Amino acid sequence: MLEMSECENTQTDSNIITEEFIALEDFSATGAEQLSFSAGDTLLVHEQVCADWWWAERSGCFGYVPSAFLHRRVEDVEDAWQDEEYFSSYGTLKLHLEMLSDRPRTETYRQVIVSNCAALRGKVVMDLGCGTGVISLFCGRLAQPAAVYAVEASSVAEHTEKLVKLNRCDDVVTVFRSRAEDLMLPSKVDVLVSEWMGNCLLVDVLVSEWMGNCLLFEFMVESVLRVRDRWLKDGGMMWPSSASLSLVPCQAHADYSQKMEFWENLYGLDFSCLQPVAREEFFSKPKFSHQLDPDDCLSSPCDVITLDMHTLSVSDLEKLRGEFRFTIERAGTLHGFAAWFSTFFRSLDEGGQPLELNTGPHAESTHWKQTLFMFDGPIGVEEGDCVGGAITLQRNPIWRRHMSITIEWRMKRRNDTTFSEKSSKRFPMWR
Ligand SMILES: N=C(N)NC/C=C/[C@H]1O[C@@H](n2cnc3c(N)ncnc32)[C@H](O)[C@@H]1O
Repeated sequence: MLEMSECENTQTDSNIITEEFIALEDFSATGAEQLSFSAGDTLLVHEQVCADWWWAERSGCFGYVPSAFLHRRVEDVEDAWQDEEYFSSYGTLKLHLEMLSDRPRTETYRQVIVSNCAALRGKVVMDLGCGTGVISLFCGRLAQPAAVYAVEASSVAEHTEKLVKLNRCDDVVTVFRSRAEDLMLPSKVDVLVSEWMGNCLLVDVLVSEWMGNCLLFEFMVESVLRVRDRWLKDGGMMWPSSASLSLVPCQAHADYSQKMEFWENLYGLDFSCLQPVAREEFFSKPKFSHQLDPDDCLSSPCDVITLDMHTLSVSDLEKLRGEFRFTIERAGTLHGFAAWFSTFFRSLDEGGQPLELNTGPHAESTHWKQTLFMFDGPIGVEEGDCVGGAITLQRNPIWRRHMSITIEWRMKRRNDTTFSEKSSKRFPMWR
């Protein structure tokens, strides 16, 4: 990043304005003339002194701020939710086929309905983001609810109508083609069931054919919470009832070898000057759908973030942080961390057993697999070493389906008494 001194020699770039910007990320000032701020803060920019540094004000304090951390106010950004391309991606069968083909995922929801079928009798259920309506059909065929509201915003809802009739559920299941947040319903519901989870719990990554195979991100959980607050009866049940993000320090020799070591000796030639480029291109963002081999786990995993879906608020989603402390259980190479999620479904019956969908490396593989966060360089570790730190999921204040994940860690060798300096790496998803 440009230093202040270089900036002052380029007065010609100066541009006097008075415009509000939103901070995308936290910034800590490294000099008295700089102004610190947090993600989501509104800054009043008075002068774009040069391309990289602007003179700004926040709550009466003035200072230089890095322009890269700022974005025009959200109302200037058309369609911060990118709903059109998002819902269009669900208008075709491709993504529904992928989700329905995921047996552990779909079978878990079927089991939830079966094991609660007695308690569901006479209840009103909403299936939020029902897609082809498979969960609603489970309710209609395997239990006797009073009514099921199958809510789906994309054009796949036309097919859902037919599937409900074909499976003789149209006396119980009603399909609403609408964004769930915009719904007007005849009554509140006893149960709000939804399958909203993503690769890193909150954000699902989907390849949008509609957008020419570019990556799109979901952030469906906000819709689930808003609909809960408006339509779930007091004491009603959320399925999933809770969700947790798990993390484990891991090896990834294949990825490191194929993406980094690969350049060292290519047909007798030295391509190693490309390694910094490869690091930026392949290791600066999370690797989704990574199949983590259980033998590559260097420690027992731990739940770093747990969400109680009955009490979680939308504002909680802006920034979620979880701490961790791993003891390395076997010598190896620490290439980074792997993450996945589990969801839990409380029983409607008092004292009934909860059901769990675990997408970790020790469970049956799902379409999400795991997510790999690669460090810039591998770290040799021994049994008894300790890795402590924190993971932060920071939502993008502008692009509401995007977030960044920052992992901070320190090492303590088994014979040392103190931890190393803190290392930190931010993985944007996507802006
Ligand atoms: N990624 C995972 N796990 N599940 C994706 C599940 C996504 C399905 O839910 C629908 N959906 C998402 N958000 C809403 C909403 N606010 N209102 C109505 N329907 C919605 C999408 O169109 C997909 O069909």
